Amino acid sequence: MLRITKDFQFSASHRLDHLPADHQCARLHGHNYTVQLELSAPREDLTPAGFVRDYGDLSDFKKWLDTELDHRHLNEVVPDLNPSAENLAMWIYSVWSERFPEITAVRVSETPKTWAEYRP
Ligand SMILES: Nc1nc2c(c(=O)[nH]1)N=C([C@H](O)[C@H](O)COP(=O)(O)OP(=O)(O)OP(=O)(O)O)CN2
Ligand SMILES: [Zn+2]
Repeated sequence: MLRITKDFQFSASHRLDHLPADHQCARLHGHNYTVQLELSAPREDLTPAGFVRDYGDLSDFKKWLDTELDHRHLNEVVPDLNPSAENLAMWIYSVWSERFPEITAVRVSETPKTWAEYRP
């Protein structure tokens, strides 16, 4: 099995529900997010060039992040979702797994020290 990853950045604000009122993340704040897509394929499914998928094919994902999420308020973008890193990873997988069936994990980082991973 071969695995590739590519990182993408966006900046956005959010506020998390279901936390104690004095929790810092219950307040409006923002992050410089990193989203990492992981795509996998068995060696027999590699393209003739030896790719799981051309990294360049993911440019539509970058365009989507830029237009839908970058410099937006995540609670408004996905109103039914409490925008934790875990929930964002699951949501991004649900939006993109049909277009890129090779996606095996979505990781979301809010800070240089934190990562959440969804691996169905
Ligand atoms: N499991 C999760 N825990 C937290 C999430 C999350 O999405 N999943 N989100 C937050 C906040 O939105 C934000 O990310 C703050 O995180 P935290 O690391 O606690 O904040 P700091 O950067 O200020 O942490 P320091 O340890 O002070 O550097 C909270 N938890
Ligand atoms: Zn936060």
